[in-house]
Amino acid sequence: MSRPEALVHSGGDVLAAAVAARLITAITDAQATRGSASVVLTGGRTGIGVLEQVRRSPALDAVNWSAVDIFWGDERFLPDDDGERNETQARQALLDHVDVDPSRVHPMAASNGSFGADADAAAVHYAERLESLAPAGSVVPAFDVLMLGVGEEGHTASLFPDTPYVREEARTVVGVHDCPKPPPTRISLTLPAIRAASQVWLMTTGGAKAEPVAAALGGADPVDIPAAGAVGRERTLWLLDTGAAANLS
Ligand SMILES: O=C1O[C@H](COP(=O)(O)O)[C@@H](O)[C@H](O)[C@H]1O
Repeated sequence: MSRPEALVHSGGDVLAAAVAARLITAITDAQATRGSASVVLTGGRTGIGVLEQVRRSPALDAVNWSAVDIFWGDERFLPDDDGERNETQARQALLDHVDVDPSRVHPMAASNGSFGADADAAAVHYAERLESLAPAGSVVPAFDVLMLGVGEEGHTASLFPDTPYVREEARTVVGVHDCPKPPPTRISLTLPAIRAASQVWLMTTGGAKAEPVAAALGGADPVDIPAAGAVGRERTLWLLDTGAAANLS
């Protein structure tokens, strides 16, 4: 596991543009090496802002978008046309504007899909899908980059403090219930699935995130600050603006 590194940018717009450039480079590097790349998207203001910056980047076409596998770290369990779904927002920000291969875009189920209101069944299905795309000996794909946001109480993906979901050690995907942040029902990768990624990037902005950021980077217990448990195999980057970094020494 890698040691977390913090990179601080002057503001949210600069951060989003810098992460977008980093993402394009990571994808093109993976494609140069293996012919394809595997990326896990996040929702939230910063995560969607990064995708908008990717769309606006002059280097957008450096990526072969048809050779990118796209997954989500979590999803708000809502109907498929709901604008609050992380998938909907990612499609509007980027995916609808590039030449992705639909068979390589892997959204988590909606609450009006094949599993109806059963988020647990939808989570099992997503875990099976991940396993079917995993290399031998693994239960999740070889994610090149897994992006995450951070909540004011330290949640990441949809793993909230002091819940059974952040303590999960066996399953790779869980249905999450009674979330303190709406909507109450979600689907999320678990910490073991997140830790299988080569690079984990935690991205957040604003003074309201300063406390959980400092706690996570100070070595908090992931049960209290779930973002503290999000670590990549090769690299863990905390990509922050000055507000979110305000409590770092
Ligand atoms: O609800 C969610 O929020 C977090 C953080 O969002 P932000 O707007 O505070 O950046 C996000 O990481 C997660 O994917 C999303 O479902």
